[in-house]
Amino acid sequence: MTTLRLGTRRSGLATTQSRWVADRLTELGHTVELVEITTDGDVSGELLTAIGGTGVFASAIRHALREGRIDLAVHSLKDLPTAPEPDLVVAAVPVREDSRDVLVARDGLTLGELPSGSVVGTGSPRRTAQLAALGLGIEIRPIRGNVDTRIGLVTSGALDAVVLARAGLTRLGRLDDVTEVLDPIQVLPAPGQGALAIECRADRADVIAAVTALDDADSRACVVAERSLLARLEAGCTAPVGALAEVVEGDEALELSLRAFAGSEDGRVELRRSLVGPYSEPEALGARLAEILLEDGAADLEAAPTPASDHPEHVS
Ligand SMILES: NCc1[nH]cc(CCC(=O)O)c1CC(=O)O
Repeated sequence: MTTLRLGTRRSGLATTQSRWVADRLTELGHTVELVEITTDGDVSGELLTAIGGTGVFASAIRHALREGRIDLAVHSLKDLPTAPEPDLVVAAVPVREDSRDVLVARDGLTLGELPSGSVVGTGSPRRTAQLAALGLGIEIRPIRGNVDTRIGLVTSGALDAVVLARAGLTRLGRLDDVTEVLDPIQVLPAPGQGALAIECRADRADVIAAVTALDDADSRACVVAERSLLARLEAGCTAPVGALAEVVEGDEALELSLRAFAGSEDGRVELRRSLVGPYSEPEALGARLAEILLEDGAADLEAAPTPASDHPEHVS
């Protein structure tokens, strides 16, 4: 086949992820060329909520796919809106990294060791809601910027701690900065966190065939369940959502275990529910757990009165 043009954003995380996929495809015998795409989200220093939410990262790259300037793109799955794109396909979900959130705190501190009044940075309503619900007396300050910038706020002493995705630190080789891995019992990750999505045009059977080898069935089943839950909840409420699916051994066959959180950003309301279902029906599992959350009160939760965003989680 001819050279595969892989579109990537310029950020450290995006290029690392794209290079990883390019290396895997090269191992399989393909020739890959990286093509840099600039998005509004990379150029603007404003809060993501103010410039249109998570979609800003994905949309410039999708435009390049549609125009045929690139053949495939690598996204962080958690940054992809849940709305279906009929002319595009996620041709592969590679093996997922550890999906948990981590704390990077001054002096090696854990959440429980942070004195009350400590200032913790995050721009994510999901992280804010779950941290607030722990009732630790910490102050949460909205921040944005790339991973290095956010860790720099702790190093410089501007903040006591920040919360980040462990997967991003793994990819950037910064795991040494982690002072605590947050247990999903306290902080559930974003749906899709730690997973990549390799996207191409639905009419490019050649690209789909080349990329399918990178698909990991377990990772795909888990993220489908988590995103199905998110899509159903987004249709019924605006509350921040966390979700984590895992493959577990059932009595006779493999099953999917799905845990989810929906809550208010002030920490006053915290709903946590879980459900186990067949491995082969991730979409139904996510939808059913979303219904349970909505019935149990998620439908009544209001998002904080911050600037409008179609997908507030991804302000992080
Ligand atoms: N919010 C931005 C974002 N999108 C993807 C990652 C890296 C982790 C992943 O692939 O899920 C991060 C950084 C973070 O949340 O700390």
